[in-house]
Order: sequence, then structure tokens, then C-alpha cells
Amino acid sequence: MPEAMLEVSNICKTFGGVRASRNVSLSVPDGKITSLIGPNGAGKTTLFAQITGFLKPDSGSIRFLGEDITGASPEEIAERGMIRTFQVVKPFAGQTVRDNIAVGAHLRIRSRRGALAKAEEVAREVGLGNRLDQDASSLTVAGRKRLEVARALATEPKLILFDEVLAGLNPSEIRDVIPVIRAVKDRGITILLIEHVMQAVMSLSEYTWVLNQGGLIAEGVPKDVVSDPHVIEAYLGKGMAERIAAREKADV
Ligand SMILES: Nc1ncnc2c1ncn2[C@@H]1O[C@H](COP(=O)(O)OP(=O)(O)OP(=O)(O)O)[C@@H](O)[C@H]1O
Repeated sequence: MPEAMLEVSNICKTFGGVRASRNVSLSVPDGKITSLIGPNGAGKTTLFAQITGFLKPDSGSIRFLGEDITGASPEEIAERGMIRTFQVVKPFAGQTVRDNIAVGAHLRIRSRRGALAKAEEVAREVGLGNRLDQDASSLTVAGRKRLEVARALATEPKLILFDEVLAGLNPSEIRDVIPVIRAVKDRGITILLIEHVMQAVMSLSEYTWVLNQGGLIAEGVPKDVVSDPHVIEAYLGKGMAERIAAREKADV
């Protein structure tokens, strides 16, 4: 079998007494949208931070495109073609949408003119083509999410790790942004999402991993994973899976 695009093997990370990653291993396949879910504090963002070089794992290894990148810097990892987005999008205030996106483009394009042209191209792809001259800090939450996607795209990545790109959006904004994510995949870019919006997990991702208290507790296609008793208990508390099953039986 060919090696997966991203191979995370036995990652461990402890903060004081908190085991944020407990022996986590996962293989992200090329060309698909996959996802990472789990209750608050499960260790999802910490795992993303280690994969993309913002935190160093205590042990374990990370391979991207067949090469060991464990301990490499975020810049080096971005140059290799892997970029993450952040939960809270902070645009550079006082700068236009065009300038904000050009920051991402400068990873590969030295000239200012080239970076601005690239920014315009990706802005159009994410639906910000008519906002290029606007101050980025005046964008709505949904606009900032699009900006975050555009900044990532401008680095010409092979793999994007989206950290809750739909958080804070209302249902109609979510419906607008989901096709933007799908379009990124259709360009041939692989995506790993951290997502709390289950509608998005179910409709976008082909495979999902579930983290709880730093460790993986389930994985598989989303529709199977969400009915897994271990997953229901992790989200809703002990005993809930049994109670739900009993209620369903009573309803039949
Ligand atoms: N820099 C840090 N120092 C100390 N503890 C940390 C640090 N970063 C994360 N943690 C702890 O590690 C655990 C995992 O946190 P993490 O943010 O990765 O969870 P998460 O699954 O992304 O949560 P959420 O869905 O709420 O964003 C939590 O207990 C958190 O308090």
C-alpha cells in the first residue's frame, strides 16, 4: 500500500499533569476530506499544532509526503505544502483583504506584484473578489473565515488543516462556506478538518477520527462513528449510550 500523505505515529504530549496527546496515530489519505472530532479539551488543536510544527511532540513521529517532519518549524512545513488555519481569525487590521491574503502568497512568490495577483486569484475562489480593497478587520465573521481559507490557499498547499473553520457561523453562513471547502478539495488539495458542526462533518468528510482526553477512541466513516457508544458517551456522559438505545427500543 502506498504511504499516506500524512502519517502521525504514536504522538504523545503532556502539559504539566494534562496528557493532551496519548499515543495518537493516524494516516491521512491523499485527495480526500477527513476530519477530527471530539469534545472540548479532547486535544484536537494540540494535535494540529504538533503536526504543523507549532508544538514539538514529547515523543512519536510525523511524516509528510514520505519525509520525517517531526520537530520542523511551521515555516518549513508550510514550504513543504502543509498549512493550518486558526480557530480565531485575526486579520492584520488596517490592511486590505488583498494585502492580508498576499501575506500567504509571499511564502512562494517574492515580488509584491506577483503576491497581490495571487491574492486576487484566490480571493475570487473563496467569494471575496468584490472585497479586495476593504479593510480586513471590517469583514463579518463569515468573511473572516473566507479570508482564512484564502490565506491558506495563497501558500499553494497540498494539505490544509482547518481548525473549526465553521465555528461562530449561523446555519445559512455554514451552508455558504461548505461549498467553498468542497471547492478547495476539488482543486486537488487534501483537507483535514477539526469540526464541531456535525452537519459539516457528515456531509464533507469521508473518514473521521474521534479524540477524547488526548486519545483516539474511534475512527471510521462519520455515519458509523456518531452512533458508536464510546463516542456518544464521550460527548454526552457515561450511561447515555445505553439510555439512548433503551429509548430507541421502547419507541419501536
Ligand atoms: N499550552 C498549554 N498549556 C497547558 N495546557 C494546555 C495547553 N494547550 C492545551 N492544553 C490543555 O490540553 C488539553 C487539550 O486542549 P486542546 O485545546 O488541544 O483541545 P481541543 O480538543 O482542541 O478543544 P476545543 O474543542 O475546546 O478547542 C486541554 O486540557 C487543555 O487545557
